[in-house]
Amino acid sequence: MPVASSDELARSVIRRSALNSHTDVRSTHSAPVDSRDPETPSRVVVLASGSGTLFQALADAATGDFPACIAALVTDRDCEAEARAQRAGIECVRVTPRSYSDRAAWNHALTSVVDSYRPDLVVTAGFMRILGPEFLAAFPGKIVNSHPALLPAFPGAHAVRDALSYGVRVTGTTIHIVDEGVDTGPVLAQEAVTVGTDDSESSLHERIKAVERRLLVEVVAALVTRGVIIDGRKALIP
Ligand SMILES: Nc1nc2c(c(=O)[nH]1)N[C@@H](CN(C=O)c1ccc(C(=O)N[C@@H](CCC(=O)O)C(=O)O)cc1)CN2
Ligand SMILES: NCC(=O)N[C@@H]1O[C@H](COP(=O)([O-])[O-])[C@@H](O)[C@H]1O
Repeated sequence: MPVASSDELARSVIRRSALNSHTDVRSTHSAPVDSRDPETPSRVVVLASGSGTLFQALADAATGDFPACIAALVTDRDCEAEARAQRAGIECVRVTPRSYSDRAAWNHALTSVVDSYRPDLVVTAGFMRILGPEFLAAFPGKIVNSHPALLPAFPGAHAVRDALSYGVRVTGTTIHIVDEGVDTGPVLAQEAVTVGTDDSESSLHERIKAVERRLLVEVVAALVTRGVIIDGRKALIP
């Protein structure tokens, strides 16, 4: 399955008919009443920029008894995640910043492409771009990120390297709601990973990713079936 450009997709995309009402991941104080037909899986769009092993974990889970399907992979660059999507038969669209006049135009195109898949949840899984206000407003409380550190420690694009450089003995992963800050959104789940004395950035990151792949699948399943209650900095999956 070829990787479509956002322009090609814009020409070809046919907005899907509204799905059955689904579990809505609300950023409110009341957990959603799940009126979605349990037989209709929720729709997840994954954003990625790299090797795509987290995307692969979600795609693999979705082939089994899983309450969500992966509606599409969206990338910002040529990356291994795209080949994974093609092998899995999952639609893939690349929205490249350099194809647009500025960041806002890129963010607008990204928002349109992702919205065309009518996601119940958007997962950034190694997506190395900061999502802008238009994107965040389009999917309020529905964007989830996996970060390879125990936030608020080591935010940003180089968390594993920064943790090693600092000399921490324990790091880990954080799954959080994405907000307008960078890695500042309410925390949904965390798990610690011990730093070995002989760890390199690569060896440590691989061990963190092994935890992320399991935790992300668990959290996505919980979110689409039970929703989330966001109250200030607290995010609770009931
Ligand atoms: N509005 C938000 N967008 C995103 C968040 C977030 O918390 N809020 N998380 C990121 C993922 N991420 C950490 O988990 C992250 C990714 C990238 C960067 C960063 O500084 N990117 C640079 C460019 C990097 C590059 O292109 O090589 C940039 O975008 O200018 C920081 C944190 C997903 N989006
Ligand atoms: N700050 C964002 C960030 O560093 N995200 C990290 O990119 C990796 C993607 O792995 P993958 O490409 O193998 O799925 C994951 O470790 C994820 O936490």
